[in-house]
Amino acid sequence: MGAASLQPNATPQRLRLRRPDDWHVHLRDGALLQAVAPATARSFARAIVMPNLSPPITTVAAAEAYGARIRAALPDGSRFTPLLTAYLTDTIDPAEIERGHAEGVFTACKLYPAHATTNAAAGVTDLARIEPVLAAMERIGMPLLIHGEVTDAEIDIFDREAVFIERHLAPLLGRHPGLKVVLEHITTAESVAFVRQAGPNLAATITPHHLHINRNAMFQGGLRPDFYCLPVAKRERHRLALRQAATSGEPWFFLGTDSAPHPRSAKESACGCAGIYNAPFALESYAEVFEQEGALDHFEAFASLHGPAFYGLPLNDGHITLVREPHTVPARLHGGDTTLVPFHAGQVLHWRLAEEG
Ligand SMILES: NC(=O)N[C@@H](CC(=O)O)C(=O)O
Ligand SMILES: [Zn+2]
Ligand SMILES: [Zn+2]
Repeated sequence: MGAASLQPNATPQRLRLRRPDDWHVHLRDGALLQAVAPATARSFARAIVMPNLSPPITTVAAAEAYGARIRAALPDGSRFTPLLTAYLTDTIDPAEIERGHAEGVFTACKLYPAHATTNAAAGVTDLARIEPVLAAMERIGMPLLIHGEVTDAEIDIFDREAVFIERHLAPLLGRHPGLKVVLEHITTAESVAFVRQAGPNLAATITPHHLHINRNAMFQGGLRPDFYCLPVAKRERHRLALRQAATSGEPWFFLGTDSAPHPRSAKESACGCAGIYNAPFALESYAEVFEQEGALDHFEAFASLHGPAFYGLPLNDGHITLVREPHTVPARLHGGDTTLVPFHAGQVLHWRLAEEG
């Protein structure tokens, strides 16, 4: 027997996986788009790009123009494909959504409850108002992506996701059993349980940060705006439930970074913006979790297989390689005049994405 028998579960030093996708990302616009698009394009073949620009993406023409700006921000030779989304408002025209889907411009629609998060002021005030759009989406098989938090000021911020499920999501699924729904960036054990008991038309994305931090991170030694995002991180028991779900191999949980860059000046402010910029080391961050959970054998399914299967899109060609090679994440990143603080700033991560291979 060789040395291998002494370490039956020794960590592999290389991981080869089918090229992954990011099923929830904010690429922004203008100078910030230029600064952040290359990071997502480096790791991911495709990404579902959020439409919460100012003004939001509500028309086919606006989405086409945004898609062109994203492609112009990519490094030469990049094969990255942005998958665009429509921002639902109370007055959105169902015909515009259907046309955008038929023309391959809109992959999905995004539901922000009005005022729930960054640039959500134009979001939906009452689901009843978008009933015709939801019926059309159900008919044509177009996924609905949801920021699942109630905005009722009476509800404690740590309970807003769980209350959204009870008050809005469960009834919505009852009214539209054929509608494909993704509950985005889930943060609670209740959401994990709800997704598990729902049918195959409900899935959830899980971010790297919600797998690494609990709510204490925001208050460790002082107020830490870099760990503030929405939905806000919850108690440790929720983080543990999310880690178990992400690494379980169950097909209704898949990768969505919710990388949400804000300039450092907008984070370090008396009223700091919600959002964590994780795109530069997102894959490495997830790999760390799968290794710690002893579930590296489920990583490819979470990162590269479950998302396309749910969306009904082809798997990517080609592969990426992660090598086990500790490195320290930079404390700051600079893109033009913008300074961004990446998730894991100053920390050591143990996996590194190898260049094309
Ligand atoms: N996640 C965040 O904290 N912020 C996102 C919006 C969102 O995904 O809710 C943003 O656009 O900044
Ligand atoms: Zn959101
Ligand atoms: Zn988001």
